Amino acid sequence: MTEIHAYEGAPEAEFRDYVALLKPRVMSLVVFTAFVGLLVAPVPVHPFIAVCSVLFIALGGGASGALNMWYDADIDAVMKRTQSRPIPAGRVEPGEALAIGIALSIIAVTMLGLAANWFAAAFLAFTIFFYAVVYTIWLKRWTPQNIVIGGAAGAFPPMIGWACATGGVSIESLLMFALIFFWTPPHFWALALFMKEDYHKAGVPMLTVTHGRAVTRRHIFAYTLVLAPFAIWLGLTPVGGPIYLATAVVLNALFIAGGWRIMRRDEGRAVADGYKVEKQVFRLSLYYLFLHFLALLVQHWAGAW
Ligand code: HEM
Ligand SMILES: CC(C)=CCC/C(C)=C/CC/C(C)=C/COP(=O)(O)OP(=O)(O)O
Repeated sequence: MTEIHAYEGAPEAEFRDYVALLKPRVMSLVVFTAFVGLLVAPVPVHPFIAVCSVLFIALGGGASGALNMWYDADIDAVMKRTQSRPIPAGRVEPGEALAIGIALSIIAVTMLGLAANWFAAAFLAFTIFFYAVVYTIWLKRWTPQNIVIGGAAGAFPPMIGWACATGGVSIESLLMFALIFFWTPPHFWALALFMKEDYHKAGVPMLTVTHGRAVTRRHIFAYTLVLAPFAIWLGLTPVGGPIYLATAVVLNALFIAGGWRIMRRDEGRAVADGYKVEKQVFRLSLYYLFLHFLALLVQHWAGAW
């Protein structure tokens, strides 16, 4: 069957294509931050409610990924990195992705409201809207500040987790937001430095395309500097403690050093060595965020301040 369809130019969707539509790899870190936000909150949550809440946040994140892939199919078809995604590869119909995205969003928000509370559910709905509409439909194709403002969507999940437990917002949850918000630009721009041609071809106004690599390099370093105080400040709040603080100090020193190396790099050298440093810093960015939230979790179990 599959072969016949492939022969006709319309390959059949497999289960893994529907999974890919939900951007599972990126969402794993998003969901982990939500999980930590929920767990370190000062209000204990019944384990069953906690598991359900994280599951529905994950579902909402996945749904927003499907909506993003639906709208971005034209861009994804042009970029090498994204060409083999289910819609540009012709394995999933755009309308099908849109329907899945809307249906899963409604299910996720409703179920989170029933399982946790309606404030958290409304927050999840807003986050899906922010990623799918504000970032994907509006900002991404319009301004090089797209990922700075749009990055807020990726920074909300720990606040949603915290809201599931407490029904509200606090300085700790705002600082978790700030940690991801100011981390997103260096995370993404490090990647954009070695993927610039893709965005150029697709006509996406990423900073590397509109302002060039030198400006992007300076922006990366500046954001690592802005980020560090928020990471440390979080360690001084009631969810912090020596384990988290020690982790934050080491990781921020490494990240600032990475940003500095990126800023000081000569473009010719970078091309010659295949953007080695930029790739290292992108990888470091993933460890940076994961380890900050892991440290919060360990600190919680070890006893916070
Ligand atoms: C507007 C904000 C963001 C932009 C533009 C962005 C962009 C990207 C891009 C283009 C990749 C390349 C690899 C891929 O396609 O999988 C990537 C990878 C990744 N991002 Fe982000 N990102 C953003 C925010 C976030 C957030 C908030 C998280 C998690 C909290 C995150 C976690 C990850 C992870 C885990 C990967 C590696 C995925 C893999 O293993 O392939 N990103 N990001
Ligand atoms: C709970 C919930 C609703 C979470 C949403 C979290 C969120 C907004 C994560 C950002 C993830 C992400 C891959 C952005 C990539 O930008 P892109 O879409 O431009 O990247 P691409 O080029 O890989 O498609």
